[in-house]
Amino acid sequence: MEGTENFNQFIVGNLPTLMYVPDFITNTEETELLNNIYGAPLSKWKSLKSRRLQNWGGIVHEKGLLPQDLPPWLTKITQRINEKSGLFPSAINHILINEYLPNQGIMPHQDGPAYFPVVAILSLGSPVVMEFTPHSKLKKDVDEQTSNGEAFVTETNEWKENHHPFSILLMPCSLLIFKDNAYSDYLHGIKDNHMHQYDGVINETEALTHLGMDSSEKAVEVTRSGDTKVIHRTSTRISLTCRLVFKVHKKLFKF
Ligand SMILES: O=C(O)CCC(=O)C(=O)O
Ligand SMILES: [Fe+2]
Repeated sequence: MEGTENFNQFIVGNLPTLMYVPDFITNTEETELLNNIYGAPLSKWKSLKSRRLQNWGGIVHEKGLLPQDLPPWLTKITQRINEKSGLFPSAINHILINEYLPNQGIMPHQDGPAYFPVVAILSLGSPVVMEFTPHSKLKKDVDEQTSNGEAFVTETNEWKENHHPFSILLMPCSLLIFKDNAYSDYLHGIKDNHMHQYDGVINETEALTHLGMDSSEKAVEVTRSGDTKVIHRTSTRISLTCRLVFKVHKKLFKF
């Protein structure tokens, strides 16, 4: 991969715009990252109801970022994302590290308004399927009338225009980038099930043909049960959500 001009080769699906880069990092780099993440002080972890996370780069407020320097083991990755993608107008300055046990996920959501609307997610450990769902504002409305002539509008289960839910398989060491309509018109989430079905994911070929050096190890969790293609989430997944907060406050504190 040279420069940014070839980055469009990683576009998957028809919606503007999702990019899936298999083997964005090597297995050695994956191990190094995991060592650094698990080597961080326990106090760095914040426990939520259904997952743990580490926040790097500072505190994101509605009004911007109270910045903290990123450590070199993270800037090594964020600089590569900046350089290879060319999609961020300045250096990535915020990273959220999420840890998911095999029965954990993240509710469908849209990322907050403090971020520049391009997100890069690096996946480590167990593969998962990420689901994208159009916003409810994209549901078709139908005009109805009651018997006494009162008019009202109800939402249907059909989507406007060409919108529809879809999913994407995230293998370890891959990078997912999404922006444009995929960012603004869709929610993204991960189901909290041990098994994830990957029938019909938009990147099946890209995800499964680039399994890298230890493909047998990675493939072991991705199998077919009869006609259904499923991932058995047998191990922990770690993801690095890399973003840019434009508005940065003057440095008020340093750790
Ligand atoms: O873990 C992931 O892949 C997604 C995380 C995410 O959506 C977020 O941190 O906003
Ligand atoms: Fe998100």
